Amino acid sequence: MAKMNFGGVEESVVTRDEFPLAKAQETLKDEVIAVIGYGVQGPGQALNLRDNGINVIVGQRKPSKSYDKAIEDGFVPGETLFSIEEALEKGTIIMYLLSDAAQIELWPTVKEKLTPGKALYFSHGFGITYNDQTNIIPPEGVDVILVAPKGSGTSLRRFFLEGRGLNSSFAIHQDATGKARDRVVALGIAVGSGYLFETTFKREVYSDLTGERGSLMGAIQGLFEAQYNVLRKNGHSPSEAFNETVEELTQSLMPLVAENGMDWMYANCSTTAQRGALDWKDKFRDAVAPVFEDLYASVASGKEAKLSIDSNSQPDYREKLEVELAELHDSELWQAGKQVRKLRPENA
Ligand SMILES: NC(=O)C1=CN([C@@H]2O[C@H](COP(=O)(O)OP(=O)(O)OC[C@H]3O[C@@H](n4cnc5c(N)ncnc54)[C@H](O)[C@@H]3O)[C@@H](O)[C@H]2O)C=CC1
Ligand SMILES: CC(=O)[C@](C)(O)C(=O)O
Ligand SMILES: [Mg+2]
Ligand SMILES: [Mg+2]
Repeated sequence: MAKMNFGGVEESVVTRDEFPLAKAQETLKDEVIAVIGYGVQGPGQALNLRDNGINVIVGQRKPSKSYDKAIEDGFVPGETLFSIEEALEKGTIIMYLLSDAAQIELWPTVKEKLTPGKALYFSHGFGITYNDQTNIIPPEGVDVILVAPKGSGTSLRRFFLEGRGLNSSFAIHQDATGKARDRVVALGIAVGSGYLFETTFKREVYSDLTGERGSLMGAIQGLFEAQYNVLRKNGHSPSEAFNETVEELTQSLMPLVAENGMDWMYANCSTTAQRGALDWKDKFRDAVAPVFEDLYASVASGKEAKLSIDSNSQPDYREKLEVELAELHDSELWQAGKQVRKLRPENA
């Protein structure tokens, strides 16, 4: 593994140069990779594996939308698409890509098929880390490994098709065969990762749950709403409030941050903006820091896991989620956004 310096801290990473696709193909040539679940990560990882020449089959319950999608994507019933039980039987590496809640429900079925020498693969540290709540305790004879793409399965696939690669973390929980490391790194490269950084199941789930509740998804919506509401209350129009809260960020400024960092984005804005941003950034940091402390504590105590398991294991959880997503969708802020997006010349 290559040692690299991240802002003064040395870490080991695996790059495609060091572990090229040909090496991944060689490592996995005798394996049957069974992707269990065809939701968001399932298709992204299964299609990238298939396009990378890896022997991959899909196990998905039917009838379901996901089963139909697997057929649309070219998986063939009885050849490369099976019931979950059949795929579990055939696979030597079981990629457990059901939703985290469904993983709990299906676990007894999966466990039964985990004969010695197989590998159990996750894309999240959830099931293993919170095993006091999930009861996911793998048998001793199997490798237990993780590759967690740091982004949506949709982006994993899109990036792959564009010749780019999403970063993933990887971890080994149990190395029963002595091959766990080669297996996990080969899988990480073969699912289309740009590069891989090492972690543990626990650190993966703690950071992931914090990130998605925090700056990636939860906090960002809260921040948008707070600013949008203040602008609206003070007489600004929806289009002005939306442009100044979201559109400029996603269209103009975040791409600059992605390209070259925050200081570079700042440097490409007016000195007026830079002065103000530098003056206000610490106030915002200090205002939200206690919320992030609460959040991390809630993740580390297992409370977030419990909330997620409790709600996602209700039979009507999808319907309820859809109602909440519809509320977001129908809010003035995101309706203003819909109108603004239509006005982008490339969408006209
Ligand atoms: N959504 C994403 O892009 C990311 C997900 N992950 C992780 O990847 C794993 C898979 O997540 P997603 O792809 O989001 O899952 P998902 O919510 O899209 O569901 C995956 C599959 O589970 C099946 N399923 C749900 N309930 C079931 C049940 N009771 N019995 C049988 N099958 C059932 C669905 O049919 C679907 O095919 C999770 O561990 C998640 O945390 C990690 C990184 C990003
Ligand atoms: C896309 C991703 O990595 C998330 C936000 O952590 C998730 O979907 O769980
Ligand atoms: Mg997540
Ligand atoms: Mg994540």
